[in-house]
Amino acid sequence: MKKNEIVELDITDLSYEAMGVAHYEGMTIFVNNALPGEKIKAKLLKIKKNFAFAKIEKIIKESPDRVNVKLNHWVQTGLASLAHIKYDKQLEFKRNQVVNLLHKADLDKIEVGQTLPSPQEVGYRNKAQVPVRKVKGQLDIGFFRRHSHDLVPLTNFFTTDPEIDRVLVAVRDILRKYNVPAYDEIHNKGEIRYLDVRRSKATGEIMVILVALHKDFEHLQDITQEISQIDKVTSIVLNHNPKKTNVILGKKDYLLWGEPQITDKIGDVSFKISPQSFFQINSLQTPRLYDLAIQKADLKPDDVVIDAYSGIGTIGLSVAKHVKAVRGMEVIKPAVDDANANAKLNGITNAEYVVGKAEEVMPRWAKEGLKTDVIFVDPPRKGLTPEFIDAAVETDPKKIVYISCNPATMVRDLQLFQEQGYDFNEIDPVDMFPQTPHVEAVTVLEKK
Ligand SMILES: C[S@@+](CC[C@H](N)C(=O)[O-])C[C@H]1O[C@@H](n2cnc3c(N)ncnc32)[C@H](O)[C@@H]1O
Repeated sequence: MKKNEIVELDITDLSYEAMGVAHYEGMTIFVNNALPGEKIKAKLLKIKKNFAFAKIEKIIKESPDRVNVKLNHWVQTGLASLAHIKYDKQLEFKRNQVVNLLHKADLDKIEVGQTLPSPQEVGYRNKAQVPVRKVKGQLDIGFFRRHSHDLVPLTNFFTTDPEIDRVLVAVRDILRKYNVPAYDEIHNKGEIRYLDVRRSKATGEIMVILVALHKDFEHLQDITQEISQIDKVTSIVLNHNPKKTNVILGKKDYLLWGEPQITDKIGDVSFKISPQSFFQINSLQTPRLYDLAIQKADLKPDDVVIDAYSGIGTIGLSVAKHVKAVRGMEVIKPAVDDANANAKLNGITNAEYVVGKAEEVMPRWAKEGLKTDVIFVDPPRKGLTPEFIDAAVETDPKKIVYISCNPATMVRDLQLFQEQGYDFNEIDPVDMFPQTPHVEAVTVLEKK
């Protein structure tokens, strides 16, 4: 087998990154954009010891699950790597991820529900963080090609709310008009690094965040004035990120114009959202995810509930009126401030949020003798820590509802809970991110 050789392959499987998998001369071959059941001619690109990467030259036999989307090739490989698969098969792919993880962990007896489909299959994202770079001599917006920092210019982001795309393009044009330099990451020079735009589906309010190398730059006032004229923009913020770093946002935000937050709603609860606060990105699917989690919690009026990794308190505040007390923790201070303000905004007096790492706050509460009934956890991709799990168990909850955006770390953590006398019998995948391989899942652990 040599690089650039053309080989004929039968695709038998999909990798967890949604690449077609084939076996050839004892090697596993990963092929972008190929589907199980397809016979293809492929060019070998990179050959390692036991596996290789290849790209499709010709599809000899096409899968009936293939959708021929008219997408920029890079969008498909970067932003929407499942876009070539029929939606119901995407749902099946996500369910299989969970089934396979359970199988590897010897947990085959656990049931896996059908993936809950998203009400919107495209245009569902309520937020876009778009890199800004100089391309062909002018400032442009787009996205980074996979595994690189080469900007592919783009104006239709496919999975993003088209209203956000409209604002991104309008802001790009204003920046061009005033000759604002795009960020140059090699020399840590230039100005605009990212555009971050958020839109509330409930109120239509739009926040524009200019992520800039400096706090101030030439024509900033005029630029702000022009952005404020874009239809539905209600908030303009400058995020100052002076460092040579891949981290998108800097620590400091400066309000340039309008409101410091936008307001969104989940069910009948309103939420004010600050620039740095996490908010679930699929607005129509979020209430369905929470409903599922709340239904699994089977809450009682006397319950003491923990909302761990709380963001702006969306889960805890959605249940506060039906329980005795809610306590939550979150590491981002502005998000905690939002959570406490959101409690007030909704007339909720039995919920309190504190700033801190969940793995430090939970042991403190356990040491203080706190007893709990239901703990909701919704951690980032890396999952929980053993310290958090030990402390959570010490507070003696009847139920732990686990919401996860990474089933691999979820299954790892569920096994740790099992060792401590908790058990679960079902996991339900929920599609929060159509067209991408990301899988969200919910389960409930109960004390044996
Ligand atoms: C997946 S989000 C969930 C937020 C919220 N529950 C929701 O549904 O909107 C995870 C949250 O955990 C926070 N976080 C990350 N690491 C943390 C830690 N060690 N302790 C507490 N919170 C953390 C993030 O800032 C983020 O807000």
